[in-house]
Amino acid sequence: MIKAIDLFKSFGPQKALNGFELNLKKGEILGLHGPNGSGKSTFMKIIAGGILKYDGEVLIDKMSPSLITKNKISYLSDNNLFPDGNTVQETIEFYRHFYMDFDMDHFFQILQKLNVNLSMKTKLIELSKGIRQLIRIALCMARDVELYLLDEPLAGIDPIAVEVVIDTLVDSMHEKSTMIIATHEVAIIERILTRVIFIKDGHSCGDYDCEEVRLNEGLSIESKYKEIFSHA
Ligand SMILES: Nc1ncnc2c1ncn2[C@@H]1O[C@H](COP(=O)(O)OP(=O)(O)OP(=O)(O)O)[C@@H](O)[C@H]1O
Repeated sequence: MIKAIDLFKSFGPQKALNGFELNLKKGEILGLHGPNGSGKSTFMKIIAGGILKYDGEVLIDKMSPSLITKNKISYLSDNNLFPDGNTVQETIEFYRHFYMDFDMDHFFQILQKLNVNLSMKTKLIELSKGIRQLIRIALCMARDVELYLLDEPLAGIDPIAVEVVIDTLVDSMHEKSTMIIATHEVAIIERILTRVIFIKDGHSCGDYDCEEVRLNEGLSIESKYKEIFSHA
C-alpha cells in the first residue's frame, strides 16, 4: 500500500528524513515511534501530500502523492487545521462538502461511542482541548478511505477515554484499509498494532511484526522501544 524508498527531506540545514524506508502492506496497522524530532510528522505530511519537495520515492498504491492519492487518505495532523471560531455544525458541514466519502451517520456513531454529547451550535473554541481532539478523531475516522494517517491522535485525551478511542479506531476503520499511527503513547496503542517501525534521526532503526516481537522475543512493543532507544 505504501512504499518509501531512500527518503530524504531537509529544512535548511536540518535533516528531518535521512534515508527513511518503508514497505507497508494493505490492512496493516503500523505504529511509527521515535523520540521528539525523529521525523515522524514529516513522513506523515509527505504521505498526506502536504510536503511536495523531497528526495527519494514515495508510492501510495503505486502512485506518487497527488490529488488522486489525497482522496484515498484521511489525515489527522498534529496541528489543528480547523478555524476554532467555527461551530460544530459548520465544521461537520465543511467535511461533508469537502469529502465525498464522509459518512455523517458514522461520524455521530463514533461520537456516541466516545461519549461526546454536543450542541451543534457550540463553537470549537468553547470546547476543551480533549473534546476538540475527540471531534477531530471522529471526523477523520468517519471517512471511508484506504489509508488513515493519525499523527499524535491521543494528545490531550484522558486515560479512560483513551482506551475507548483506541477501540474506536479499529472498529471505525474500514475493512482492508491501512492505518499509520505516529505516537509517543507506545504502551497504550500497542495492543492494536500489527507492525511497528522505530525511527531516529530520520531513518528506521527497527521494523518489526508485532506478533513476532511478542511471541519470539517475549517483549511488549514498549519494552522493544526501550531496548532500542536506550542503546541508541
Ligand atoms: N517546517 C519546518 N521547518 C524547519 N524544521 C522543521 C520543520 N518541520 C520539521 N522540522 C524539523 O525536522 C525534524 C523532524 O521533525 P518532525 O516534526 O518530523 O519530528 P517528530 O518525530 O514528528 O517530532 P515530535 O515527536 O516532537 O512531534 C525536527 O528537527 C524539526 O525541528
